Amino acid sequence: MAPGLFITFEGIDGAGKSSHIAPLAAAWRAQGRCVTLTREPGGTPLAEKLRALLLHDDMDALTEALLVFAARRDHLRCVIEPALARGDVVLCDRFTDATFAYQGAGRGFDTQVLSYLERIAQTGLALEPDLMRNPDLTLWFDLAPDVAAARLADARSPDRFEALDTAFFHRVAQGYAARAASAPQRFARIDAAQPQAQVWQQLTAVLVQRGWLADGAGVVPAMSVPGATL
Ligand SMILES: Nc1ncnc2c1ncn2[C@@H]1O[C@H](COP(=O)(O)OP(=O)(O)OP(=O)(O)O)[C@@H](O)[C@H]1O
Ligand SMILES: Cc1cn([C@H]2C[C@H](O)[C@@H](COP(=O)(O)O)O2)c(=O)[nH]c1=O
Repeated sequence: MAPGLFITFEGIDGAGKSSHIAPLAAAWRAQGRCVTLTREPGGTPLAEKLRALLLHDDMDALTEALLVFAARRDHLRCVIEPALARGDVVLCDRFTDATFAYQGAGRGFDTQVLSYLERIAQTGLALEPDLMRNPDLTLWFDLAPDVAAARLADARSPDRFEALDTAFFHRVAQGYAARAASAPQRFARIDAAQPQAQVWQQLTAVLVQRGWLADGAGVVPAMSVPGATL
């Protein structure tokens, strides 16, 4: 059995993550791999309830942090770890880097506390009891906040995060850049300002280069992918 692969997609709101996840899942499935497609916050019935609170109810940064890690713990326990144990490719729209970027850099919440919560929420679930689960690869969609905002402007009514100002998203973008610099082996930066066909080429090239996806994978996704919501 091929070992499981845990791949996360990160970037500010509107960077283009969701548009590429479903086509990547299709590319892997076409090559015979089982894929688990999921998202954070969310991915389990309990975590989806916490997501609704996080996206719509007013709360302070500590409450936000506690809720995202509670949702993550349930998600790891019920979905991610079992899928990795089966040998699936797990494609997850956001994970802990989002917490460091949004609650840490964006809200200014203490990153040492986040690191502590990360350790207790992400440890003790895999076969090796001391393993703190981290992604094998993080595809970071890097895009200027004003371009992302323009892409989202007509797309949907904003949630509690999307309604925040550009200064917040500049801080979040800097938070992602700092996370990427601190773990260069794990992160692959995708230039999300490119047209979608080129974003797709860059994404698949990263995966082919690691030997995880065979060359010539899949079709370039249409600009809007029906059923791409997770
Ligand atoms: N490379 C691209 N060029 C232009 N528009 C794009 C590109 N990629 C995605 N879009 C469009 O930008 C909008 C946001 O894309 P998408 O929903 O994939 O972003 P996202 O990163 O998943 O956002 P969020 O995190 O807020 O859910 C969509 O309307 C999508 O069609
Ligand atoms: C995992 C995670 C997410 N967030 C924020 C980031 C986004 O604004 C929303 C999720 O919406 P999306 O359309 O699914 O991207 O939640 C956060 O603040 N902290 C986190 O850990």
